[in-house]
Amino acid sequence: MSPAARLAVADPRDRLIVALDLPSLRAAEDVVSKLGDTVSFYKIGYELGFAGGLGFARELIGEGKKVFIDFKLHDIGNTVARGVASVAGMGASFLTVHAYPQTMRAAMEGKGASPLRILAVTVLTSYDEADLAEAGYAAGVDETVRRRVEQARETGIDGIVCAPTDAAMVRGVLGPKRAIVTPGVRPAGSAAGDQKRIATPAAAIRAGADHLVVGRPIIASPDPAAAARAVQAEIAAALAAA
Ligand SMILES: O=c1ccn([C@@H]2O[C@H](COP(=O)(O)O)[C@@H](O)[C@H]2O)c(=O)[nH]1
Repeated sequence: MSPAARLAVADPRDRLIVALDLPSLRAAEDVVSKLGDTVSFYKIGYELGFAGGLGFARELIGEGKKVFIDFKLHDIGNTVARGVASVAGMGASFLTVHAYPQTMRAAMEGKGASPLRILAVTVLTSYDEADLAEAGYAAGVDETVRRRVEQARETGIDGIVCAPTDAAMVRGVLGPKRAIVTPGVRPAGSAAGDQKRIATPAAAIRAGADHLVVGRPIIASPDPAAAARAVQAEIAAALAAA
């Protein structure tokens, strides 16, 4: 299967998801206001989520934006299923869980008939071989990602979060109908920070990613809207060439 096989996305802006990793509602409102209509999809994780960000997520949804809740759930099945049901009730579009079979099954049960899509996180993009070994895993990154995607596929999961460097392999295992979402995306010349398995927006798209998550290269830019437009232009060019 060609790695370029990917889901149709009605609004091309939805290919870019901006991570609102910011310490306060005021900071998030400022970035969202600077991004305006350029960005249609936002990700809310621990930092903003624990600083009032869930109410802000509801506001964004009310204004017609899409929201990805990135809390990477992992708990006993009952707790995961009930937590997922609450997120489904918010009207969020994406929610992450860790790619453990029991957790993924519980999440898929918890979302019920809602349009919320459950994404399974395989191996964090800040991990390399040494980090996995330090955490006690005998298998390396490729083998661990592959195994988790196989298990995720068996649970009927809606999509996968993986590094852009894993996306072609993941697409081959997952098939064309489920979403691949890649953080660890860095426009040429931008700092990697703590990310270890990274690629440019064009390379991520060529590898088969459907949605790209970009945080610091946009939210820390002096002109976030220009930075977002540059990523969107790179995505569009890569899609046109695929
Ligand atoms: O494997 C993963 C899973 C999630 N993330 C999240 O994506 C963004 C990336 O932000 P950058 O500033 O562009 O590095 C961040 O919110 C992470 O929590 C990830 O990076 N890797």
